[in-house]
Amino acid sequence: MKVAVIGAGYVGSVTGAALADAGHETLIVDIDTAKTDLIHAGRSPIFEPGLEELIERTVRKGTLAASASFDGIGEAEVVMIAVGTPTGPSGQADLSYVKAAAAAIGRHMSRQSFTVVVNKSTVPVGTADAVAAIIEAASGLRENEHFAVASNPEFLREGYALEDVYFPDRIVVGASNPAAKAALRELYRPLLERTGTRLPGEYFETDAKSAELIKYASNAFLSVKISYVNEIARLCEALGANALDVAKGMGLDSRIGAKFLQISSGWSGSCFPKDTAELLATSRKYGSELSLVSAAIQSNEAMHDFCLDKLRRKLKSMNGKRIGILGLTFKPNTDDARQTQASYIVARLIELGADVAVHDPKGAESFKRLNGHLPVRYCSRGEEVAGRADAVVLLTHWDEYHLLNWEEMAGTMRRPYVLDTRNVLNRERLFACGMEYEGLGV
Ligand SMILES: NC(=O)c1ccc[n+]([C@@H]2O[C@H](COP(=O)([O-])OP(=O)(O)OC[C@H]3O[C@@H](n4cnc5c(N)ncnc54)[C@H](O)[C@@H]3O)[C@@H](O)[C@H]2O)c1
Ligand SMILES: O=c1ccn([C@@H]2O[C@H](COP(=O)(O)OP(=O)(O)O[C@H]3O[C@H](CO)[C@@H](O)[C@H](O)[C@H]3O)[C@@H](O)[C@H]2O)c(=O)[nH]1
Repeated sequence: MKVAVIGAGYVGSVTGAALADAGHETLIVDIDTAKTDLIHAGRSPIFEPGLEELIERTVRKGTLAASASFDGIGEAEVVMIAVGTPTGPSGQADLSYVKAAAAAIGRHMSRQSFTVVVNKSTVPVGTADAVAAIIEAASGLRENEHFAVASNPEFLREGYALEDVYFPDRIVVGASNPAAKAALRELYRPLLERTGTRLPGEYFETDAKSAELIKYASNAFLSVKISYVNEIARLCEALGANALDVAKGMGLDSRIGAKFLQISSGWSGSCFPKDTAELLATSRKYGSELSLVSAAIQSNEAMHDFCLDKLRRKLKSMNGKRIGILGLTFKPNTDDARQTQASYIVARLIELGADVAVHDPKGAESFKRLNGHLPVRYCSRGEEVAGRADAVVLLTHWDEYHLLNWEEMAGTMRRPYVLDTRNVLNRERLFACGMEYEGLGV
């Protein structure tokens, strides 16, 4: 099939490359020429394990192309929208990028053949209808006669994006138009055949509104789950119980499941904060407030503060203290530092008078771009954040932090103390290096 993907970000570049790998003739369009130039040269515009190899291979094979122009989308049978939907001023999603993309699609869409436009971006309920109206206005064409709009939310996790796209738990398609349903089945057929996924089962068809809500309801559910286990961790500290054992014991029940019970300084990143805010704002707008989601958001903010309080209790005052931060991204294996907990924690430390040094294997550039106003020292080696520090705080559990020279770090610190907000470091090894160690909930 001929496919166009609008947006070359974390979702668009992965989706485009995977569809090209499945044999579809795929064109990725982005207004950011730096990204399309990289793809054109067989390089990845983002850091995502395995993506650069996939882009290189599919560009060489000739199934993947990229352009900053919408001209090429006229030939596409399926056009996917994968642009950003950040948080707007009221908490609701800012749909300006989606609307601009829809208008551009309308101006360039084929007038001869039927086009299926697919919302892959995370968008509020009703957006498929809004996109159809914009396309009609921009093209003069009629929905269901010349084109149809479907919802096909994306569930990939950064850092595991290729695994999630090749072996998805589910593919959700929201469409009422039979031609749109048929086109999406055909689009996913090669991927499903390759992975052995059978229809219907994991390939779930519903109406567009329900599909749009499945995405938000899923992200909010996972946020609630993490907030809950983080609250249990706080209670464990008060009671003297071991939160790691409590979480493990809970997760052994298959109805609860072990996934998303990892204690942390709070969930963050480019999806959960904006998607919980949007769902909450929508629920309030419709007089059906999701109080659990509201509580999870508040609880998550309290979790960031719980980590800061722990540090303050240890160091008495933060004023004049040197703090080393390990990890600026919201999780390992990504360079994405959007809405990361590190930006809140680092900003608060600076407000409290601390001097902060930071390190991240992949996310320092993205963090600097988004938090350029924060006066922090960027270190190229993880060990450097410990120089004359009163504490080192591990925020992101990059594998390579296990391999740091903790002995050297303990030797250079003013107070050899580590706060491990992911409970991943080997405490015996750190004790042996002369390091005082604290985790969360243990
Ligand atoms: N990042 C994730 O892990 C993830 C996972 C699932 C769903 N989503 C959702 O997918 C959507 C995209 O997220 P992302 O993280 O890939 O965003 P992103 O910011 O990484 O990428 C969006 C891209 O769209 C481009 N763009 C903006 N307006 C455009 C236009 N009019 N025409 C062409 N290109 C345009 C931008 O230049 C940018 O490169 C969001 O709705 C997000 O919630 C994201
Ligand atoms: O047990 C856990 C699991 C996750 N997190 C944190 O939660 C946040 C989100 O993690 P994760 O869900 O792995 O990352 P994302 O890449 O943001 O993926 C989520 O958001 C995407 C965008 O909508 C969806 O597509 C995915 O299905 C959904 O998992 C990160 O800060 C994690 O560190 C925890 O604190 N404890």
